[in-house]
Order: sequence, then C-alpha cells, then structure tokens
Amino acid sequence: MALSGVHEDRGKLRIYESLDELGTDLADYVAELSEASVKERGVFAIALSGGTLISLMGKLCEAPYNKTVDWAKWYIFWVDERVVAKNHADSNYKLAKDGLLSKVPIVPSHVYSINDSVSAEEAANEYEFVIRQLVKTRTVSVSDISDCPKFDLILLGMGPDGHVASLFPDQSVLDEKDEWVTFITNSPKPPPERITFTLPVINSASNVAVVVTGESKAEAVHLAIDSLGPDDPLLPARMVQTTKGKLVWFLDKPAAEQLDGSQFSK
Ligand SMILES: O=C(O)[C@H](O)[C@@H](O)[C@H](O)[C@H](O)COP(=O)(O)O
Repeated sequence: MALSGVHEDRGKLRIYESLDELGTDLADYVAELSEASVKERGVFAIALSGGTLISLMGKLCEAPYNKTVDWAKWYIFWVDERVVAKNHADSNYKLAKDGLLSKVPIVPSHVYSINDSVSAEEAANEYEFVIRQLVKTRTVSVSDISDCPKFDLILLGMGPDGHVASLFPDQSVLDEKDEWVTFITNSPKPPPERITFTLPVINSASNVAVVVTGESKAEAVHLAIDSLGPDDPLLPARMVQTTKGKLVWFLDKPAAEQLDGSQFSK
C-alpha cells in the first residue's frame, strides 16, 4: 500500500513499496487526467521526459488502458530532448516511441518531436514556434496569469544531481524567464546538446508529476522537498513549483528514504 502526504507547498507525495505498484498508480493517474482533459477541452496535451519514466509508464500499453484511454485525442511533446537523430539510442523520442507510442493508437501527426537535422538553438526555436501555433488554436491551453502554454500534464524524472528536464544545477537556463523552449550545448550528462522547456513553462502546467526511483536519488529528493537549511543547495527539482496547477511526486521507498517522515499516512 502506498504512503501519501502533502508537503506544505511542495505538492502531494506518493510513496510506493514496489515499482510495480508505482507503475500501476502512475498509469491510473495519467489515464484519469487524460479522461478529464478530453472531457473538458476535447484534447490531452502531454509532455514527456526521458529516463526510466517511460518504462514506468508501461502499464498504459496494457489492459484496460490500451482500450479505455482516448489515444486519438493525445498530443505528445517532449519536455526535453537530446539533439541527436530520431533513430539514435540517445533520443528521448525513440525511447518513448519504442516503449510507449508504438504500442498504442496515437495519431502520428499528433506527435511533436524536434527537428533533428538542425543545431540545438534552431531546434529549440522551431519547437517553441510549433508550440506557439498550437497555443493559438488551443490544442495546448494557455496560462491565465502569463502567456505561457499550459500543458495538461508534464511528466518529469529527476537525476541524482537534482536536474529535471535538461535543467541542470547552476546553469543559466534556470533563470530563463522569456523563452518557452531553450537549448544547452554543455550538458554535464551526455549527450551535451539538448533542448528543454524552461521553468516558467513547466510551472504553468495544469499538472506536473515528478517520478523518481532508486536510492541514488534519495538525497536530491530530500533537498527538493524537505525544508532547507541556509547552506543547502537550491536544486532545479526544487524550482518546480506549479503556479496554479497540481504537483505530485511519485517515489519508490529507496528514493524517499531521506525524507522527513512526519507528513505521511497510509
Ligand atoms: O535527458 C536525460 O538525460 C534524461 O531524460 C534525464 O533528464 C532523466 O529524466 C533523469 O536523469 C532521470 O532519469 P532516470 O529516471 O533514468 O534516473
């Protein structure tokens, strides 16, 4: 059984005994948001990250979700992408296509991957332009307090260094306020060239889920969620703070083991 809690302004916490349990609940969560969004807006605009997130979403390809989810209404984006060819082993598009998108009846024209034949800067500019067009037609909703896109769901992983998307600690992209999509050419985790949503876009989403598993992330989870001391670093994951939307953390027990425990109930 999952432990759950609410941590002041750090959102809801869900902690699972096993990856299987986490995967079941994550599939349920995504399917429910898809249903609610299709009912309200007629579409579901979802942005994916790379990493283990995609395999943890695997239950969406199985019964009942493969039949009950309204896949034709999904519009798929990437929160961040490595600037490599789409068929390259490092491509987040390839990861999601092989692990999820090819297994369910998504409409191919609703899949918004980056242009992999231009520079990181051009790819980021083009991706932002594409999103701007989709905001105009309200395929992607718009924030009512800024002009930012309001994705129905943004799914993030987190690295042991506390990075989310391709927003790494101490990099200047963390301060980006104007661009929706930006680029880096010096990622500390290879490959170096990436495009990434900026924090204002992530924080404008209706729903953000951060999915984190494994002991190597335990300290970063603590620093991202618990009250900080004056000498603690400000991790990118801590800067994920939805302005009006809902923030949920899906954690397994090893990732949650350094969290202050007082806020949990069964
Ligand atoms: O572009 C990347 O390098 C990855 O997509 C990365 O941002 C990932 O989401 C986190 O590092 C968590 O990855 P794991 O869940 O695999 O640990």
